[in-house]
Order: sequence, then C-alpha cells, then structure tokens
Amino acid sequence: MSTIYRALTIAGTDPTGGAGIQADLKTFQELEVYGMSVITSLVAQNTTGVRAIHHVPLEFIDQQFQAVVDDIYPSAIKTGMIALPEMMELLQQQLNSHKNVPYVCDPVMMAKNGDPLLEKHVRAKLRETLVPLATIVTPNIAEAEDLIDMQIDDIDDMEKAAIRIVKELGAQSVVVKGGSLTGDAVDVFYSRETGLFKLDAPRTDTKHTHGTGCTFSAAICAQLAKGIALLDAVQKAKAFTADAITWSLQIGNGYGPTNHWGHRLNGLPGKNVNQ
Ligand SMILES: Nc1ncnc2c1ncn2[C@@H]1O[C@H](COP(=O)(O)OP(=O)(O)OP(=O)(O)O)[C@@H](O)[C@H]1O
Ligand SMILES: Cc1ncc(CO)c(N)n1
Repeated sequence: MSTIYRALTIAGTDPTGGAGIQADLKTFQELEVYGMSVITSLVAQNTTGVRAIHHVPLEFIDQQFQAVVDDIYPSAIKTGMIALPEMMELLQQQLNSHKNVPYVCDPVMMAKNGDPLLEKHVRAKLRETLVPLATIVTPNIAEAEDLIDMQIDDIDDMEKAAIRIVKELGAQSVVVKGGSLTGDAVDVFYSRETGLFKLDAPRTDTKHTHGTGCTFSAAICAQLAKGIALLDAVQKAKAFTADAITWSLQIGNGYGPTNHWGHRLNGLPGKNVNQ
C-alpha cells in the first residue's frame, strides 16, 4: 500500500466551516493527506464575526494530543488559534518532544472582520513559546507587525519583517502574507537557506476571504506532510489557496468562505459557484 501522509491541526473551531479546524481538515482532505485535529477553543462564530469563545481545559488538550500521537503519528503539525498563555506553554513542551515533525505555526490573532481571537497581552507569549519552534511561521501583515513591532506598508517592509522574524525570533522560515495590501496578492518567504522569495498571485476581486490564512497554512502543512521541500511546499500551497479564493463561495451574510475544492474547477467557466 502507498504511504498514508498524516497531518495534525491544533486550533480553534469555526462552526460555519470556513476557518479554523474545519478549514484545515477540508484542506488536508483535498490534498489527499489524512487529517487529524486537537481542538483548543470552541468558537461561536460565522462569516460576520465572533460571538463567544469557550476554551477547552488544558488537561483535555493534553489528552487529545497524546491520544493522537500515541496512535497515529503525524507527518506534519500545524497550530492555529492558541488563545491562552498556558496553552502555548503546554504545546511548546509537546512540540519540543516531537521536534522531528515539521511544524507550521499560524500566529492567529483575529478573525477577518477584526474580532480578536487572542488578547493583546498574550501575543508576546506566542512570540516566545511557539514561534521559535516553527519550521515556518505564517503571519498576515497585522500579525507580522505585532510579532516584531514594526509598521508594514509595502513589499519592502514585508521583506524587512520576514528577515527579522527569522533572525530575531528564531523561526526556521517565514511567509508574510500580503492579503490585506492592495495590488497583486504578494507574499514574502524567507529562510536562511534560500533567502527572500516573492510569491505572486493575481488579486481576486472578492470580499469572500474568510479563512484564507487557515487554508494557506494548512496547505503548507499538508505539503510538508508529504515530504515536499519547504519553498516548494509554500509555492504549491499558494496556488491551492489562490484557486480557493478565485472560486470563493457567496454564502453567509459577511465574508464568505474560500472554496476548498476550487483547485478542481480550473478551466471551467465562471466563478463563485453556488448560492
Ligand atoms: N483577494 C485575494 N486574491 C488572491 N489572493 C489573496 C486574496 N486575499 C488573500 N490572498 C492570499 O491568501 C493567503 C492568505 O492571506 P491573508 O492575508 O488573507 O491571510 P489571513 O489574514 O491570515 O486570513 P484569515 O485571517 O482570514 O484566515 C495569502 O497567500 C494571500 O496572498
Ligand atoms: C478558529 C479560527 N481560527 C482562525 C481564524 C482566522 O481566520 C478564525 N476566524 N477562527
């Protein structure tokens, strides 16, 4: 039998299915990687915003993680919304014990409409605990600004931020996502081995971008689970995410979700299938 690649996401939930754990699992599935999940926080949210958050007790997060790794060992791990400092410390310990597994750290701080998923005072802890362990960290502009405390206005700033995140915070590599800037959707990748790389995709004129970041980091995780080299993994994930945004879904009353099966629709006429 061929190898079964296994990816584990450790994150919060989105009951409308567009972001968080649900987006990660859909992405893993589309990329033919067996998906597993450890839930850190239950989030009552939809495409318009976050209504309430219920954190899973620390001990139970630990039990979920142990249950997974004792049985189906992941080929790559991703973290998304990790809201409390004690959760970060627990995961720091766990990830330190599994350093051989590629680790994608998506430093989730807020939902698309700006609602916070991580309190401001906890952000320094994320910088100290999880970011240094990352094979790759995937901040958007606001998250990168927070991580290294600098303002980012353009691609030059993104490049400076990317280099600083690796050199000052200790992550192995970074991709700073330019989704919130204008013009083409340019992201900046940096690792000490490869130097700076720009990832470019045409910007899709849509507001339906709920969960783009989760989808992108989950796609990187899935590619790493398959043993694909880092820069190649990021480039493949960028193409997958661009397709998911090209074919994003006009559902819900706010920022609609990306379309995880978008990569299967290339070459077909029309966009925004559904309603
Ligand atoms: N309108 C768009 N057209 C094409 N690509 C986009 C668009 N918006 C975002 N992207 C791409 O999607 C990926 C995710 O970036 P983004 O900055 O949206 O992440 P994010 O803010 O963390 O998302 P979220 O918080 O909703 O999960 C990046 O590769 C970015 O360039
Ligand atoms: C649980 C969760 N993680 C991440 C995001 C960011 O898209 C979100 N909205 N919800």
